[in-house]
Amino acid sequence: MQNAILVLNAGSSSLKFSLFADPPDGPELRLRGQIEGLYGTPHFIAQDTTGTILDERRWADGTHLGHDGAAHHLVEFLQGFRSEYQLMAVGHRVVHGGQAFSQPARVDAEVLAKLEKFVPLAPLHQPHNLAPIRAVAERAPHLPQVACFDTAFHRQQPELAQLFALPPSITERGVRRYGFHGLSYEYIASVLPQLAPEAAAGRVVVAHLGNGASLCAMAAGRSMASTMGFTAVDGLPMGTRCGNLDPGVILYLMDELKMNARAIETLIYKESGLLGVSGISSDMRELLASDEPRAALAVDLFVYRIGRELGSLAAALGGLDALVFTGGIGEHAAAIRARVCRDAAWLGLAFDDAANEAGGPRISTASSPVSAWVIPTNEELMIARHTRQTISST
Ligand SMILES: Nc1ncnc2c1ncn2[C@@H]1O[C@H](COP(=O)(O)OP(=O)(O)O)[C@@H](O)[C@H]1O
Ligand SMILES: CC(=O)OP(=O)(O)O
Ligand SMILES: [Mg+2]
Repeated sequence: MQNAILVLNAGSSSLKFSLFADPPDGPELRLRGQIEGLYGTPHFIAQDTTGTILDERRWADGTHLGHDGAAHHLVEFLQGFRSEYQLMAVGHRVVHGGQAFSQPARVDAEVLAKLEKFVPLAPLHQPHNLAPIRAVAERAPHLPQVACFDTAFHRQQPELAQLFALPPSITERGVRRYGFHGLSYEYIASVLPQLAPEAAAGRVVVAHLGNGASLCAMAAGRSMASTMGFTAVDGLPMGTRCGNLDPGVILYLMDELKMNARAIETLIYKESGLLGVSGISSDMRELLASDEPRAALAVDLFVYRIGRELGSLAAALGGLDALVFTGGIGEHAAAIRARVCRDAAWLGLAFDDAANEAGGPRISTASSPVSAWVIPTNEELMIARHTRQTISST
């Protein structure tokens, strides 16, 4: 029987999971999977490290499985591995840890109550991050659970990068830029030294482009600035999120269109971004395959805003040594990488089209002053490492 750590990464419509064996030299992936379409057409799949499907199930269209139902199904599935693995702990991705949490934390009732307070700051994620924690606690109250925060990696950013130009009476309430995707950025920072040692020690912008999308400016592996801010709706246009928005628009929506806070929240989190501009889809695959002019407009705006934010972050770093792509779009959409890299020629990035089409890892020419890379992220491995470290130190 091997000790094992279960990692849960709950998103707004999915529950991704990984099971890591826990040998002395660090967590080793044994199986992974997800249950997606939790509120529409639930689909469960679990695979081993060779990609062999271990189990798969589809529910009828319109089935409201929800996060609780997904956690229940996952527990049932994992029962089948009871003779092989002894579950030591469950590690969770929790999107918002505010100023209170700059390190992973073992979850107890007090921690859970504090994390509840951040639900309004991450309505698309936090409720779904916390639901599986409660579900596991109910079924296995003595099983250690660790929360690993998307915000923690950015907590050491310079004060000016975190500050809004608001009176202290507001900013002292924790109204500041936090930044997200921190587990992803932490992973990239951990592997970059092996791949590009000179870049890793220098000034790097990492583009985590997925359904959620952000950029992070790093100096020697430390977060210096990022495009997401107080919440994960700020920064780039995303699958369904609007990104950077003049705050005066919110007042216009309230005063002129008589929209209340919940209606505005739905608009900016679920009805904007690639979906809102195209009117077609939040999925970059569908937009790149579409002949519709509005699909092209949504992609154009996405690429344009990345270029604007990249310039801003390069300014924050005083220059740029490397650009890294990761996340669903960053890892798989060569066309988007090509457009972003070509627009970044002014920064000294010489793009290598053939290398990009081949998937990298380097997608700039060998002589390019600024290197460009494609590096698949691994939030789950970071969570497993943090979970192992946290339970062994408490
Ligand atoms: N092969 C692909 N080509 C282009 N875009 C892709 C591809 N695969 C995934 N994507 C994009 O990545 C998004 C999912 O990003 P990902 O980072 O995996 O998820 P999340 O942001 O929910 O964590 C999809 O919505 C889609 O837009
Ligand atoms: C913070 C965030 O946007 O996460 P995701 O990319 O998983 O939606
Ligand atoms: Mg993600």
